[in-house]
Amino acid sequence: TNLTASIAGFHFQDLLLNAAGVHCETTEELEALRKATGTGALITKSATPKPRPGNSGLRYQDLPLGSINSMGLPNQGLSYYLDYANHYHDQQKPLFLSIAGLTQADNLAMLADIQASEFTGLVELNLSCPNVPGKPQTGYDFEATRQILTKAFTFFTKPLGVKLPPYFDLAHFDQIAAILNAFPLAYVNSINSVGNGLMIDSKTDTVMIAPKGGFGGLGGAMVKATALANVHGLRQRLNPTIKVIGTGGVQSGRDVYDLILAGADLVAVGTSLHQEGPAVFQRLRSELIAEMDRKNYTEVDQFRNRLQTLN
Ligand SMILES: O=C(O)c1[nH]c(=O)[nH]c(=O)c1Cl
Repeated sequence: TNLTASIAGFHFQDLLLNAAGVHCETTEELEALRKATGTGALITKSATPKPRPGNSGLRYQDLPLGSINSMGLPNQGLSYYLDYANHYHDQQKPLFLSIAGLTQADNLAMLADIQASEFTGLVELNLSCPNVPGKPQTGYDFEATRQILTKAFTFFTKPLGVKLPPYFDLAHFDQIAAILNAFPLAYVNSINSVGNGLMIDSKTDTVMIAPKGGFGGLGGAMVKATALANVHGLRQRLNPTIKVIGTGGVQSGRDVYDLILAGADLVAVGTSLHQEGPAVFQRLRSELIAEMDRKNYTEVDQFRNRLQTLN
């Protein structure tokens, strides 16, 4: 069974990787992902120029149907991840470096640092962190999105993708795709968590996490329908040269299969990785292969982006 894919000339022998932010803040976590069976790549926790402790108090909680988080961008700072990248020599698994500046200036400064560095992997510009108090998600500001990409592409020549928030209106799929199609992006990664959900602990009649009065990004099973819609809506609208990483709601091999049917080239795993650890990738890969066997598929190309409508 052939589970390969490629983005911007990088070849992936497996199509699973972690969602940025999950199990990827430290070298130890990243090395565990690199060594894990079933991963074809790995991505670092979204970096800011300087280290950040992130939000205080309980900031992640598993839920019956997924997870809620308001981490607040805790990370070791860009130079830590560039240093990991400079010592990264795994030819089998390309490295993605995620950045999430709190301002446009920070994002451009980090892109300039990466451009000037020896980094030879792919870069993911996170436009969708929902958990920094007072900072709206860039991905919901179409003009700001266009502006950062315009400025970035005046100097940045390495493979660049964007991590998008979920959209909930077909007109917004049209608008964001029209913007992204104007740039030589390697890929889009969709979706980030469904922003600013709120859940209640029935034992204590309180919220589930501490930051921002309990409002946080939702992941896991409860966001699968939104992830499928965004992956498919974007796939239908984006230039074929812009690949798609599908993220959101993956608990089983069938969920991986569904994101591929919807148009995904690679599939990222967040909540299930947080809950099961890196062993989740071997389980998901074997379940995907079993699903493909049931359909007599030996290649992902036989069903990628082949979701059928009813009419
Ligand atoms: O709170 C976070 O660190 C966070 N949490 C998310 O669910 N998505 C993001 O992009 C980020 Cl940056």
